[in-house]
Amino acid sequence: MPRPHPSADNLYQLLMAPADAGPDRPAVVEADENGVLHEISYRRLDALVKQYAAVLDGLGLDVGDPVVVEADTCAAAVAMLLACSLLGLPFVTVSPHTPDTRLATIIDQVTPALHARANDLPARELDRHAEGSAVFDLGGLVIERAPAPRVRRRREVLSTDTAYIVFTSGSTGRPKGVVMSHRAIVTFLRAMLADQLAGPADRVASTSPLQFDFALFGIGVALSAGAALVPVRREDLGSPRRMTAFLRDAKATQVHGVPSLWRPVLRHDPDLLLELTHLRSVVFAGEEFPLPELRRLQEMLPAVRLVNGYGATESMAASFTDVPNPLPADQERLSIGRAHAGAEMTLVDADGRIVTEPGGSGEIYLRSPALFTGYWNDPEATAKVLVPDPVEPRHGTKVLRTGDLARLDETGELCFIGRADFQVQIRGNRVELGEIEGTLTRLPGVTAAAATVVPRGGDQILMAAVTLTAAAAAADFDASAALAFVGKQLPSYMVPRSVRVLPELPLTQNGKVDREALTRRLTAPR
Ligand SMILES: Nc1ncnc2c1ncn2[C@@H]1O[C@H](COS(=O)(=O)NC(=O)C[C@H](N)c2cccc(Br)c2)[C@@H](O)[C@H]1O
Repeated sequence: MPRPHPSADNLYQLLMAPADAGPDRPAVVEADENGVLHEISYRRLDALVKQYAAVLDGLGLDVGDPVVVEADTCAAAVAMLLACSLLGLPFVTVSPHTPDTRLATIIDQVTPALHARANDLPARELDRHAEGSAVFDLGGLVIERAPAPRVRRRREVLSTDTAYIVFTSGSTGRPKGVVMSHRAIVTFLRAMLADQLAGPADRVASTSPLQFDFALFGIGVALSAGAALVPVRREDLGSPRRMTAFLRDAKATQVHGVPSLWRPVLRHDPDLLLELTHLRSVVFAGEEFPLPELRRLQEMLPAVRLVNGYGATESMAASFTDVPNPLPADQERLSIGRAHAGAEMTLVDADGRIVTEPGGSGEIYLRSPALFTGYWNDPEATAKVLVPDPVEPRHGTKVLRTGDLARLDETGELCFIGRADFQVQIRGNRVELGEIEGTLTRLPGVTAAAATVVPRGGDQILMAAVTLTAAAAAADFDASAALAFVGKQLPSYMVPRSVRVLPELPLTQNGKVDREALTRRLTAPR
């Protein structure tokens, strides 16, 4: 089977390089089914990668043949991803909780050569499946059904070959496969090393499902730095006590997660956070962290660096900005700063002009060597986001059109405004849902808010939901007073028709606020 040239950018080579310097250092710290912690060294992980690669090699697959990897983040799953990388087999990650329908769509789109699943997962009854199937665990990789050997057309794994394909949530219709090359992801992770996001002494806790590139980010940042990856089991995430106990016992120094990760412990038992004496930094990403909750987190973890990670799967990420400590009382939006080392964000206004004046706002275009190759088998969708450089299109250099809006502040840093498609028109006025949510979270007792538009009799009407602190939830929430408060801060067309208290906001598989589910919830008969 073809291999990468030692000088070629390859995810396996980058992540296993620390095995030479510190073979006995922990690469992965994970809990077994009884919750007992085990440390898997770089040496042992690399041996497992080679063992898996030998079995995959025997199948006669060709560079570029996709492999679906179904697992939660764990040492064996990481070994599977790296074995695929070593052989030039693009991995397509799905989590055990990915619905059958979505997995079937992914299989239809990429026609994978193999579907490898963690051995504690049942085989799914799908009406179409990958050509081959296999199960893997720390003992090895076992082929259940071998794919037909191919005539190999490739000789070597190149940096331009696909490392992985991550499917977006497809919030706007069919899920799209984001194709990332080895060169893109290795370039990005080298920028993380340059920005020293993690170091060899770190123990990086990862909490996102494997189908979300936030999980791949944790794997990449930890292993490329020679640090230890500490996957948090899904069943530990729902309970504040189990999550904090695991993070404490694993001596996690850095925790990656979406803002909703922290909601349960902040709401039910914030004092548990005081036990995280090894914690040095928290990286959050995926959506805006509601400021009341972020302030609470900062109060409980005053010595911990809180990093606002902004970016899209099409470049893995774009910027990492420290949250001011303490967060000024009058600050309403978080800065998303400047792009990471080796990348640059440019704002383009509605007329296509480059925004250079502080206070100006526009759509974020990301210039980076770490951009994705394109959407799998979808040149039209690709052409919409990989566009000619708005500063000087004649070069033909492509930049990523993010669909996000931001404002340029006095220091040249960007302040996130919201998604362009969250801009809605209410009675002909442009409404920024994020602005309504930001205003609602300033109400006493409100911990998070989400606004949405629902069609009503040919018009679009605004509706909102809020979650409250336990104390505020015990009292009666005065919705009309809340709307009056918003009416004092925002123009009348931005005041929601109703605001509803929910015990929690509905979340997507990746832990973000699920706006479609929220709209259904708010429009369902009471
Ligand atoms: N910090 C923010 N404030 C506000 N809005 C954010 C933030 N981070 C995102 N978003 C939004 O999410 C969109 C993108 O979604 S995505 O493609 O699923 N990718 C993601 O969410 C995760 C992203 N790949 C990622 C992965 C690892 C590390 C980092 Br650091 C970032 C962006 O275009 C933004 O609209």
